[in-house]
This record gives sequence, C-alpha cells and structure tokens, in this order.
Amino acid sequence: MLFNFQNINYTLGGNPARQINLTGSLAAGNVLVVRGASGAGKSTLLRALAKLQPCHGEAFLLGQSWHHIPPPVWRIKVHYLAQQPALFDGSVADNLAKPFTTNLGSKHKFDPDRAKALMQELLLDEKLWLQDAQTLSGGEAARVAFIRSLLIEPRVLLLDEPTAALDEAARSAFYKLLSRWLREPNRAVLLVSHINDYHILPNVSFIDISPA
Ligand SMILES: Nc1ncnc2c1ncn2[C@@H]1O[C@H](COP(=O)(O)OP(=O)(O)OP(=O)(O)O)[C@@H](O)[C@H]1O
Repeated sequence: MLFNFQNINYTLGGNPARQINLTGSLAAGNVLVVRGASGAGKSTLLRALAKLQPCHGEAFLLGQSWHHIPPPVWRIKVHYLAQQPALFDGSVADNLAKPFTTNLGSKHKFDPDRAKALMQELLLDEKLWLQDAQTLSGGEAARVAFIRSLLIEPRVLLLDEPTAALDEAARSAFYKLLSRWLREPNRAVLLVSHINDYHILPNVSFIDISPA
C-alpha cells in the first residue's frame, strides 16, 4: 500500500461535539475523493494528513509511520496544495525555484526547462515566467502553485479544490497532466472537489465525511 491512515481523529473549530474519525488507504496510481457537505471537515482532513493540523492517529507512507519521518520531509512527500496557495513576492520563476533554495527542498535541482514545459502543458503563457506572481489571476496562480508542487516530487498529493479557479480548457489540461503524473511509480492523490470533474482520472474511489 502506498499510503494509509488509521483513526485520524480531529475536532472541527475546537468543538468536541464535532469530532471526526477516519481510516483510509490509497494504492499507487489511485485517487481518493473526499466527499462531504460544506464545513464537514474535508480541508481539515487534508491538512491533518500533511501534518499541518493537529490530530490523533497515524498515517503511513510505503509502510513508514509519520512518527519516523521529520515533518518537513513528510510535507514534501505527502504534499498539501491549498485552494488559494501562497505565492511569495517575486516572479513566477522565483516562486517555482523557491523550494529548491532551502535545504529541505527535494534532492533534485530546479529544472527551468521542465517548469516551462509544465507551464505550457497547463496552458500558461511563457511570458508569465518573469511576471510578478502577486499580479497573477486566480487561475494562473493555482496552476503555478500546482507546478511548484509537482517539481518537488511528492508521492501523495493532497489537492484542495484544485480546479475551482480554472476554466474548462485549463481544467481539462490539469486533469490530463495529473493522470500522467499518476502513472509514474508510487504516486497517488487525495482530492477535495465541489465540481464533479475528476472522472477522467484513473481508479477513483471515495471517502465520505458525514455531518458531525
Ligand atoms: N482554524 C479554525 N478555527 C476555527 N474553526 C475552524 C478552523 N478551521 C476550520 N474550522 C471549522 O472547521 C469546519 C470544517 O472546515 P473545513 O475547511 O475542513 O471544511 P470543508 O469540508 O473543507 O468545507 P468547504 O467545502 O466549505 O470548503 C468548519 O466549520 C470551519 O468553520
């Protein structure tokens, strides 16, 4: 099993009456869509699994417990992408290179050609490369952040409404790229999406968060 989690237990808004407990697993190449009403705790689950949110329980990547992996390393391997991801001051290129400027960045070197190829694949104009990232549209920013996430080579992507800001053409390009990414060894996706647009993805199953 590529990724699994047991009794991930968290409360919503600090309210003990709103307690969630979830167990799930994800084989390589598979997609787990998290379903539930607005406010049910879907984003909170993704954040908990990325160790960005306190919770009880345990998650495992290729059988290795998160207790045995330093959190910054875990967050690269099991990587959360927020619906409105933070882009730093600087150009698009600066933002894409940013993870590689820290010791915690992936072992790989920043590859501008690969980044540009991914931009093209996601229908982003190459002229954006030097544009101030703070001036990007919502849909452009979402795609730049997604590329930045792919470049650090995570194993499991935790995607929070990744297509909410995209038009139909960009959405289709996004899913095509994600499907290809999933065909590489030891990769899987947990997805929160209000838009039922993920059917192009392979091996989709669901986990439901019921009203607390
Ligand atoms: N930092 C916080 N402080 C207080 N309450 C919070 C915090 N983060 C989340 N909550 C509450 O926890 C609940 C779940 O939030 P979450 O964002 O996980 O929901 P969701 O299922 O992703 O909802 P949506 O579909 O609307 O995005 C909400 O009621 C929210 O108000």
